Amino acid sequence: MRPLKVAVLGCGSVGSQVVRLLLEQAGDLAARVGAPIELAGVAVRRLDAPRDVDVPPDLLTTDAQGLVARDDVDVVVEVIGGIEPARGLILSALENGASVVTANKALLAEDGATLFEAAEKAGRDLYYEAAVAGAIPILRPLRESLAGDRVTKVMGIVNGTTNYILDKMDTQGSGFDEALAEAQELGYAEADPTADVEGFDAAAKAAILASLAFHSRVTASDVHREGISEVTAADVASAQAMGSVVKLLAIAELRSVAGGDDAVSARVHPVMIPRSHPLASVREAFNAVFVESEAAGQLMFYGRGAGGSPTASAVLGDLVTVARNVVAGTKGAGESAYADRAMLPMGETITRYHVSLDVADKAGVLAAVATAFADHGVSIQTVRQEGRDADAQLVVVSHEATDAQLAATVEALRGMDIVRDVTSVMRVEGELA
Ligand SMILES: NC(=O)C1=CN([C@@H]2O[C@H](COP(=O)(O)OP(=O)(O)OC[C@H]3O[C@@H](n4cnc5c(N)ncnc54)[C@H](O)[C@@H]3O)[C@@H](O)[C@H]2O)C=CC1
Ligand SMILES: N[C@@H](CC=O)C(=O)O
Ligand code: NA
Repeated sequence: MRPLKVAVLGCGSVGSQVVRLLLEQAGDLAARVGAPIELAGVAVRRLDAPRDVDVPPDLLTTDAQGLVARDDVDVVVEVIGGIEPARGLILSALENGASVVTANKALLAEDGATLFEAAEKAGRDLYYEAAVAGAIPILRPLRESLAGDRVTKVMGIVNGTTNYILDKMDTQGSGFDEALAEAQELGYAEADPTADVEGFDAAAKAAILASLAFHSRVTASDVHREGISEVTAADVASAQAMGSVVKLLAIAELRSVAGGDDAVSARVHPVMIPRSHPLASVREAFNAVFVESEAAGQLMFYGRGAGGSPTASAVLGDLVTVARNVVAGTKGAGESAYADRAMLPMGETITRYHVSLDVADKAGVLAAVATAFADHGVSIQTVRQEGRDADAQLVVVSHEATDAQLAATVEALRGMDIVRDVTSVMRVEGELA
C-alpha cells in the first residue's frame, strides 16, 4: 500500500503534539492503519516561532491553502482553531478529496452543517472526537456504541479551565483571577479565556453533544449560556453548607412537550450538585460526561478534556479511523440529523433553584418569602434559617418549576423591602442535603 499523506494545519498546543505522536509512533500507526502514515507538511503562521516539537524544516510552510490544495494529501488535520481561515481550509480539503480531522468545536458548533454537507458531497470523512472533552472518547460512543439506544440526557463538565477555577475556589479558597492564571499557564485555556470563563467553549460542546445525542442540528446560538464570572465565594460557601459543590455543566436533554415531539433543552450554567454525585468528584482540569439512556441507564466518561497531549490522543484516534477508511476505500457514517427536533426555550426548561437571602429576622418574613414563591407557582422543598437578628440568612431550595417561574420569583424577592440582599442564586442538579 502506498504511504498515506497527512497535512497538519497549526502547530500550537495541540498541533505540536499531533506532529510529535505522528513522528514518534510512525511504526505502530502504519501497522494499525495498514499503510505508512507520512507527514505531507505542517502549516504554521511563522516559520521561526518556537514550538514544542522538532518539525523537519522542509515540511514547514506558511501557505496552509497551498498545502490543502496538494493532490497527494489524503488527510488534513485542522488544529488552527477559530472560524476563518479554518472553515475555508476544511472545505478546500474536502473538495480536494481529503478526509478531515478537526478539534475545532467553535467552528463545528457555529457552522457544522456546511462542513457535514461538504463531507457528504465529497464522499469523505469529517471526524472531531477532540472537539468535545479532549481525550475522552464521548462522540464515538454517542455516535456508534449507543446508536441502538435512546439517549435522554447528556450532562458534562466539558471545560477544564472553569472546572480548575471552581475546584481551586472550593478546595483552596483561591481567588478567581489567581486560579485562571494557573489554568492559562497549564495550557488549558483558549487563546481568549473569555471563551472558557463565559461558557462559550462549553456551549459549543453542548451543541455538538446535543446534535449527536438527539440526531438533530443544534448550534451554539441554540444553547442557553451562563459562565462562571458571576460565581462568588458566597456561592461556593452556600454550596459547601448544603454538602454540594458548584460546577459549570453543559446539559442537553430531551423534554416532552404537550401534544408534540420531544424537544431539546441545551444549556450551560453553573449548578450546585451534591458531593455524592459522580460529577462532583471531578477535580482540577478533568472533564466528565454523564449520559442517561433508556436501555443502558447511566454511564460516565472521565478523563483529560484539555491540554495538548490528551487532545492530540483523540486527534490521532480519529486519524487512524479515517486513514483505515482511506485504505479500505470507504467512509464512516456521516452526520445523523434525521430527528430534526425543536429547541425548548430556556424559560420553559424545568429546573430547581437554591436561593440564599439576607433578611431581617422578624415576624412574617418567612411567610412573605414563601408567598413570593407561591405567587409564581413555585413549590418550596426546604427552607433553612442561618444566623439571627441582623445576620439572618434564609436558604430556600425549590422543587422543580420552569426556569421562567424561578427567575421571576428571584426578581420579586429582590424587590421586597424585607429582603436586604439576594446573596446567592444557583440552579440545582440532584438532591441536596
Ligand atoms: N488546547 C486544548 O486543550 C484544546 C484545544 N482544542 C481545539 O484545538 C484547536 C487548536 O487549539 P490549540 O492548539 O490549543 O491552539 P493554539 O493557539 O495553541 O494553536 C493554534 C496554532 O495555529 C496557528 N495558526 C493560526 N492561524 C494559522 C494559519 N492561517 N496557518 C497556519 N497556522 C495558523 C497559530 O499560530 C497557533 O500556533 C482549537 O480549535 C481548540 O479549540 C480542543 C480541545 C482541547
Ligand atoms: N479551553 C478548553 C480546552 C479544551 O477544549 C478547556 O479549558 O477545556
Ligand atoms: Na473527546
